[in-house]
Amino acid sequence: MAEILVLVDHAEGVVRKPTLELLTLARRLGEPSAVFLGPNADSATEALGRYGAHKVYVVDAPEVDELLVTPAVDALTQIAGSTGPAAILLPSNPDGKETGARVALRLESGLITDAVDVVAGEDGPVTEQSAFAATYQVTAHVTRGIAVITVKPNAAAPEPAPVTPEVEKWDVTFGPASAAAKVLSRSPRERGDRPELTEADIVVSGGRGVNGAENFAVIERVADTLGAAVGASRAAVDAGWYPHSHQVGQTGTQVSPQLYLAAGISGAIQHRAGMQTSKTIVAVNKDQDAPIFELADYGVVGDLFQVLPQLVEEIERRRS
Ligand SMILES: Cc1cc2nc3c(=O)[nH]c(=O)nc-3n(C[C@H](O)[C@H](O)[C@H](O)COP(=O)(O)OP(=O)(O)OC[C@H]3O[C@@H](n4cnc5c(N)ncnc54)[C@H](O)[C@@H]3O)c2cc1C
Repeated sequence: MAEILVLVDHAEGVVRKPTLELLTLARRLGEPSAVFLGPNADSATEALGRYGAHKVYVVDAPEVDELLVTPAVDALTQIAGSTGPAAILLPSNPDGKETGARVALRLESGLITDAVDVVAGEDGPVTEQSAFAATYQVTAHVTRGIAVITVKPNAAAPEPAPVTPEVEKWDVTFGPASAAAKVLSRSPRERGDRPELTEADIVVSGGRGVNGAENFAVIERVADTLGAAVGASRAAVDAGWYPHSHQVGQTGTQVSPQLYLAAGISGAIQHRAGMQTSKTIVAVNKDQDAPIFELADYGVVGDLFQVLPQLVEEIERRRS
């Protein structure tokens, strides 16, 4: 069976959910092999095996922490050059996309970014992408070399398929160009108990209609009831009502959750660019002509300060 390489996204050995999604998708295409960079591979191997990684290639070298994406590029290029996989899957985050682009260039292969689905086709993996504010669905496949594909988080629900992985340590040669920029320090971003915006199954976002920093408590209340991450439009973050790190959109974070709830957001093209691939979109807006309703699967025309508390009340009533 064809080998599919999956670059592991992890934090000190704790495998992030998008990697489990990639392993699930990789099983549709062939036999997944995970590529793990850094220390603590032991703690990750069990999780990777649980989601079907038959092999775990471990690259544990100081360069992995000291340099930017180039160690991942060197590792994937050298492993792929030696094992000849049918495809390489990476997470569609900034590092994943940069790594994928550099790997594709070095392997003289085609690259597809921001896939929201991947299936097996006659001539290799076939991807779906969403373009131009979800007005176009693009079906594509790579016609040259090893298919290098970055996949958006939440493209698939992670499904376990337990195996015991074979662990193979790799000595990667890092070229002089790899060391052109060095990381001097890293400090984790402060975050609360809510899930990461990019990984969350549900995102609840507020816009200018929230009308003040103190009113974002209404959005947070819905988010906490649903176990969701909180997002915001640029208008809301520019007004200083919510941190910039929560901005969803073209110049913010791109999200693709199972459920996206937009409250008091008009649906400008730049906002849509960051959430159009969400599986189900719900909009609450008091203007029935707001463009967000063109994109929404479900829409409530109403004042968010009346609608959202009722939503919370109803969810809690049904749970109890
Ligand atoms: C280069 C560039 C990049 C950009 N990048 C981004 C980006 O990444 N993300 C982003 O979001 N924007 C981005 N923008 C800005 C974008 O064009 C819009 O200005 C912005 O998205 C508007 O935010 P909004 O929908 O919250 O505000 P508005 O467009 O002002 O909409 C507010 C909405 O709230 C509704 N409303 C008001 N009160 C209530 C209430 N009580 N209950 C219910 N509904 C109510 C109104 O009917 C209205 O539809 C970018 C713009 C440019 C030029």
